[in-house]
Amino acid sequence: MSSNAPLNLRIIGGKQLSGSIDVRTSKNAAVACLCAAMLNKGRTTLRNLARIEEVNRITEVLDSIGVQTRWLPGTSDLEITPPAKIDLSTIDEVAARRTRTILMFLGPLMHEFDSFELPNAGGCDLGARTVEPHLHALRAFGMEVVAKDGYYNVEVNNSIRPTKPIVLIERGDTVTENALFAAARYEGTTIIRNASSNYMVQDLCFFLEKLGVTIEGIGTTTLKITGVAEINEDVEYFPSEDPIEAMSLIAAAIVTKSEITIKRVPIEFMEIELAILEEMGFQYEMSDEYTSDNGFTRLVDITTKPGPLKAPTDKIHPLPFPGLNIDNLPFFAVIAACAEGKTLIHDWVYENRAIYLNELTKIGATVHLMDPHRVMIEGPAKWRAAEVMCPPALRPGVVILLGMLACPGTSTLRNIYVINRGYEELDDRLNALGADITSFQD
Ligand SMILES: CC(=O)N[C@H]1[C@@H](OP(=O)(O)OP(=O)(O)OC[C@H]2O[C@@H](n3ccc(=O)[nH]c3=O)[C@H](O)[C@@H]2O)O[C@H](CO)[C@@H](O)[C@@H]1O
Ligand SMILES: C=C(OP(=O)(O)O)C(=O)O
Repeated sequence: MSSNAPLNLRIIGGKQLSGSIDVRTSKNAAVACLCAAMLNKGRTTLRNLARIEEVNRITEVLDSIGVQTRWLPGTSDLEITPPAKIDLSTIDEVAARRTRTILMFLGPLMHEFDSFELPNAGGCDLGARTVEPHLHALRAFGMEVVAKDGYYNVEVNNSIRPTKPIVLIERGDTVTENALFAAARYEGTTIIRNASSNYMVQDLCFFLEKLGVTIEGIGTTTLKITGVAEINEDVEYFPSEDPIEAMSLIAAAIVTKSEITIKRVPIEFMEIELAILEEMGFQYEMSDEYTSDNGFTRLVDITTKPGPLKAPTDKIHPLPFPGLNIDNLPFFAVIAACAEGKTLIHDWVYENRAIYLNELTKIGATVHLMDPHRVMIEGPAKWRAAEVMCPPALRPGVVILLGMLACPGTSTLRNIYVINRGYEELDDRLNALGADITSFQD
């Protein structure tokens, strides 16, 4: 067995789940806060960070450029200490090219260098994901980027500062974060319009406030930021729970017809998903609200109640927050496969992601790919075990895994690196609820 061989999962399906499971903190807030830690000359401690491959890639990149990262023994707390001077000449290119997060190094690094180069972004294969909105936003801070031969060549003219509100050309999450990084170390005030108010952006704002940055409008689409030229603080921050993991666990309960309690669900970011599920007949109990360790995000515990589902009347489609989260959309495919009737799922956002949902046909779902953005799913599925190659995209990969939990017999999901990119010990944690998943290498 070679440690470089792809990791696979063997799933013995058809088992009901029971018990309770905590939602862990989000991948997307983790990577935003990791990048933000580069703005701080002091020591940042990110508490209860998701221990996932995406975080590992970023810590590899950070370590390679002289930013020290250290897991505090016996915890999931990560300490990050930047050096006096970052050294990009030693950057771990292999790690950098495996993630899209490298794009979010642009904002922090523009405060350190007048010119630099970064390897191009990688990550899930979801079709073209433009970087132009990032470049448009950062141009207001004097950044010019030329993409050439696999690198972004970056020039920064510090005399250029935003003279009017920055209007983002897309309400993207990471572009909003890059604009926040740029504004955080600019002593003047920056206004960002058409900002994303999604969960990871809110987490980043709360963290930047801890660093001394003033931000008005958190949770809205207009952010007013007053930065500080130098940040040198020893701070700790607790990123909040992952609404996408919460949705994944609800889908796990639905496909296995199980009653489980999902604790620490960030309810503000799940309300529309739950409203649609209710329309489909999903029943659940919800606890009183309590507060995440970040001091802001509202959490609840949800207990799922198994019962019949029917297809919703209207198509299901995502929108920027407060719409249905684009990363939660794929889970509706496996849920729709459990419901009576036809459900239309429309992923207008990603060029490729809906296509991967077609893989559900291999385990017995009826999925019609109508065009690259729309799938029609006809339920209820007659689940059957199969061997499937994991799609090269995180959420569709998990969707197939969850479908396999419903398939009587033994299924195999091959090459699941993408799942580990965004989920921590998902197999073990589902096993603790009664699933039967074994990981193996060939
Ligand atoms: C690390 C992180 O936080 N990643 C999230 C972030 O990625 P990220 O911010 O990188 O998302 P992208 O910039 O790739 O946007 C996703 C796609 O949507 C398109 N688009 C986006 C916004 C918009 O208003 N109009 C539009 O057309 C983009 O062109 C792109 O094709 O946001 C995505 C969309 O919520 C999520 O799937 C990712 O999990
Ligand atoms: C698409 C996703 O993330 P990323 O931006 O890291 O590819 C995701 O989380 O599903």
